[in-house]
Amino acid sequence: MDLDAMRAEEARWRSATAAVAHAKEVIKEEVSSIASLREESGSPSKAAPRQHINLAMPKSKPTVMTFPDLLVDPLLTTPEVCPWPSATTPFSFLSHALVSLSGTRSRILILNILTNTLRYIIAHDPASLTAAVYLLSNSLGPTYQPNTELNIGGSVLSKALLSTTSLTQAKLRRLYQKHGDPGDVAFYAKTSVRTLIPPSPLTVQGMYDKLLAIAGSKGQGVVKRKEEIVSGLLVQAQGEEVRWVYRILSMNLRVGAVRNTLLQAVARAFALSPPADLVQKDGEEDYVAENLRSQVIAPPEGKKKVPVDDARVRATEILLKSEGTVKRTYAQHPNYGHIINGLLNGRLGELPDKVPLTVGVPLLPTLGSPMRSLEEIYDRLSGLPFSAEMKYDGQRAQVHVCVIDQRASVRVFSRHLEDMTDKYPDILAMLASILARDPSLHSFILDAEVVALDPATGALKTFQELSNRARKDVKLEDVKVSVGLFVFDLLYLNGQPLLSETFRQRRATLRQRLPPYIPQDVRLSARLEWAENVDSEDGEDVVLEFWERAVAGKYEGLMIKILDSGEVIDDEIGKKNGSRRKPLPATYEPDKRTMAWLKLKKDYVLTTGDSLDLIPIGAWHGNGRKAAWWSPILLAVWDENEGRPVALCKCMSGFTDVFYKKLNEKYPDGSETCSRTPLWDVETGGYSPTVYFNPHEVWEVRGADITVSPTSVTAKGLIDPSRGLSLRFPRFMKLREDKGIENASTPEDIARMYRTQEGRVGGAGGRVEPGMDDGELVDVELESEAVEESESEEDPTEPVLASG
Ligand SMILES: Nc1ncnc2c1ncn2[C@@H]1O[C@H](COP(=O)(O)OP(=O)(O)OP(=O)(O)O)[C@@H](O)[C@H]1O
Repeated sequence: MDLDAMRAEEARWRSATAAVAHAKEVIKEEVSSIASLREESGSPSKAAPRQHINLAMPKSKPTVMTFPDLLVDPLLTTPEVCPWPSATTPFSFLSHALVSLSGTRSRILILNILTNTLRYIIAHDPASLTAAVYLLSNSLGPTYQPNTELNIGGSVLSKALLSTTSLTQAKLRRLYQKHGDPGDVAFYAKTSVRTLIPPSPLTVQGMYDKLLAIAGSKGQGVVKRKEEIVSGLLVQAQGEEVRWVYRILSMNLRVGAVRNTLLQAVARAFALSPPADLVQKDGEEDYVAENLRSQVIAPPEGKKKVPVDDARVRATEILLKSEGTVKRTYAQHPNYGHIINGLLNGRLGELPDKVPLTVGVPLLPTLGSPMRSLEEIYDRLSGLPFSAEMKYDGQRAQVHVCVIDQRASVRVFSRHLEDMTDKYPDILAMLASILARDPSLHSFILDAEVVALDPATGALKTFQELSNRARKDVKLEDVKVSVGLFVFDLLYLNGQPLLSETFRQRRATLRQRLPPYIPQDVRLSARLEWAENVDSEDGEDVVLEFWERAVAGKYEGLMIKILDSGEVIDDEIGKKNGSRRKPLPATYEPDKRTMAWLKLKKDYVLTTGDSLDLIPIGAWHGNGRKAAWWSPILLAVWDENEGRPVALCKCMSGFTDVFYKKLNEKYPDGSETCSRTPLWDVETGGYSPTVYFNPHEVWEVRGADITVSPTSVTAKGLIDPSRGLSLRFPRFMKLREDKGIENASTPEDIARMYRTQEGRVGGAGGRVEPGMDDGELVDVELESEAVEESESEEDPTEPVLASG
């Protein structure tokens, strides 16, 4: 060994010795601290209790962090005076929050835990708040931003685990067999590892930054790089942290922190724990101020329970108002980072102005309510002026355009807010021509449908044609499927948001400022047209002929939109006695399925069933010819309250062989997308599939009718107190690439369909009407192969009940 090598060896030895000494110190402190906690709690023989925060707790830095109980009512806690271990939030705090979340399904407790968690971070380390929110939401950033997908396969995770634990493949396999859940496997794998030199503690921000680094890794050697980062994280993570690090890496958090709850928690956290400098006198109405909270905390003498007194009512009012503000802001600007920045740097009430509708940030779209007949539409709109528009059968596109220094920046976003600008160079070419035609256009946001067109005649083509178009990095000269942009709304123009204007006003501006554009050659530039429409000013029946054209043409049906704000009959009771009316705004309502937009699809009227958007969550092995494939498939709705998919029905109809093969590739048995144990948070009710799928896609499905079912628990309690609803004769129509699982149909949708159907069949109790069997459903050609017809029968194992 030469001198340098000896010195290096000595230095390594010294630092290892120092680390061991340090570790001993820490353990000593830990032991004495636990002992003193036991003494304080008066129970020396028991384990240290969880440390509840009380208002009198001194502000000091403890050597050992015992994390607070996060389940308590946020009105009764004051995280600001809690001791905190370091300037940067340790990941162990987040994993403590995740453990608490995973221990409950109660929405109230989940909201409490999230609110409290965020409050501690606001109070002690606001710089880590955005990272914490993204980690809790199990995402890295808004979908429209690039590099927010981890894209790490199971093999990278397994390799990293093997390299950090020195387990053998066989041992790892045995752990998988025993525990199933990857997080649990990682946890138990890591328990066997002893480290002499303690690694630097993992922080919330550190974890998030590493995930961003993984998502941003591209090019040669990317797998190796990702593996190294994952290994690094696994080395840093200690104890319980390992489980959550691994679950986050496998994008499988399962803790019920769904978007709405998280937004509620963000709102409540800031209303209860505003950044210190923001609560000035004039801003107090936005916050649950200290004096109000102490009134809640200190119940009147002699009473044990906290009474529902004025202070609590007032505090709740403030919390609800703040939730409304944050949700409204998110709907028009869905970016947690921007919202948190706005809340840290301005009053809560000012948030919508601080984080406004912005060109380049897609807003959540307005959605339409399904109707079954023109009569129902006339009933609903009760004489209000409306416009009937063709419902184009293409892909929704939100087009953002901004010109700065004579350079146009354009983004085209999908319904699911993904950036699909690369897919449509012909739309970019068209916009360039439009901007050249009218230099007074500086910025605008359009809501529109992209539809495939015949390049020679401009005639509409079907959705299937559009889906043949390449997805990414399409070059203008390679465009094979020509398109038109059929614009139906203008949301922003030259620096001014138009959301609060009525549809009549927005449409007038659209037509005045953006006339149609028909290029010479639709292969080199898309065309722009306004959605074709007829108006009814006084409820007169002008729609029938238009509807017949929609039926005959390549449209999906009609969209009926009220032109001016007004009042409509509220519900079934109102329909009967004509008295229940409620206001209906004609403003653009981001993220709402509004009654101001009614959709009438051909399918609803011409066939027996509504179409539903369902999530495949499991499957059984096929029989006979299908023995090598998954069939039937278990489909689920998205239950917003539970924050997870809930099984609705088995589907075995409408699939082609090509589709089955692809399904096998997408969901290979024993992989990170398909497992024999329920690794993903799904409610299967009475169904017991052979395998569970990682719920991540949405299928459009049509069925005959909705029945009360003893097997399904979807919408249990909404129609029948003890039984759920199921869909009979489900038939696969197409993949909804534009929808994420949280956009799937909900239990409320199913219950609504059931009620509508009950009205239609005169209370026939969900039984199939004569002649309304699968045979009447319209076929969709998939991958130019005929759809299999033989399996349209109902699953024989599925009992059908008449409604009770
Ligand atoms: N003229 C139009 N006005 C509004 N939306 C239209 C129009 N033409 C086509 N569409 C499409 O129809 C959809 C309206 O239905 P809805 O708002 O319920 O969205 P959805 O859940 O995607 O519905 P669907 O499954 O019926 O496409 C829009 O998302 C849009 O893609």
